[in-house]
Amino acid sequence: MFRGISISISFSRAPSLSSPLFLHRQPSAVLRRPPIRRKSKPFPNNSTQVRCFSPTPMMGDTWKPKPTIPVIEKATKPELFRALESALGSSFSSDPISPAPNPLIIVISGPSGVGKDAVIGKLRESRGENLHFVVTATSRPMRPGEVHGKDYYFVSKEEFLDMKERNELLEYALVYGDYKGIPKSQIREFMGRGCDIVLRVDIQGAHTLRKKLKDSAVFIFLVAESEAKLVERLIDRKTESKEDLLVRIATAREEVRHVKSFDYVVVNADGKLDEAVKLVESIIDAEKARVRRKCAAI
Ligand SMILES: Nc1ncnc2c1ncn2[C@@H]1O[C@H](COP(=O)(O)OP(=O)(O)OP(=O)(O)O)[C@@H](O)[C@H]1O
Repeated sequence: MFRGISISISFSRAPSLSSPLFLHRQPSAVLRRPPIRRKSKPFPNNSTQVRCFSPTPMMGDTWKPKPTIPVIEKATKPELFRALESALGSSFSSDPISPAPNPLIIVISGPSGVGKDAVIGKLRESRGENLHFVVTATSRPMRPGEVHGKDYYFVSKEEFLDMKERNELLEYALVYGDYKGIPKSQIREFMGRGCDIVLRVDIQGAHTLRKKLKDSAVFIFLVAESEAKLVERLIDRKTESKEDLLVRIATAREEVRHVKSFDYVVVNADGKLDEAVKLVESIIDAEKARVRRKCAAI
């Protein structure tokens, strides 16, 4: 008797279709329900079978006739919709089944010359305002074509060290004799607006960020298809002195060994920038669709 009662109660509170329990609860309840033995007043149609499939309450005196579902071919969509609601005992919710994903922090790193700026530039074009590229502060001189506040915040060494003292940087490093650092304020501001955040850091920076952010950010490592292609790219860029070139290439050799600390590796092959960008976009989309979502606090 008690088993019968508990089953009928769970039926009377019919889950909405959006409930993940819906598909599992109903059939198992139907299968497990014991035969009903009643001493008095049988149901109007005298059929325990029908009552098993009815979502209306089984206890009490308020027997309601079972709602009928119209013939699909003859009913309009709204008619069917309402009949299904009535049969299940609750209206269908238009609330999103899955809440909006949290803003994501995407850390993009890789050896010098691999194409970090090129990939991020395209990503910004395609994602628009939904993605904020955190402009790094740097004490290195501006290269031809670079814009202050867009590519970097170009500051003096003294200004940079002041920012560091005031704890305004999420991460900073001395790279090839110049300071580079990520201002915290920008991340907080844009995450607050619901934007995904892209951080562009060297391997040293990625290592520090991994320690700070752990698994709350996505770490992507960009590589060229080969060492030779990376060297060609750096030569073609014509922005480094021969001494600088040597240091960057020697460092790149060492850096590719750190790929294991990243979540994803993306090959930015010669002439295939768009493919690399597409893969990065897929990674972002997949990460945002995860059931156990990342939630970074800065
Ligand atoms: N897929 C690609 N095919 C050909 N050239 C590319 C590709 N990706 C980037 N480049 C070119 O390679 C050069 C290096 O790219 P970029 O400056 O973006 O590298 P980076 O990783 O940001 O370097 P750094 O860390 O030294 O600033 C640039 O001249 C860029 O236009």
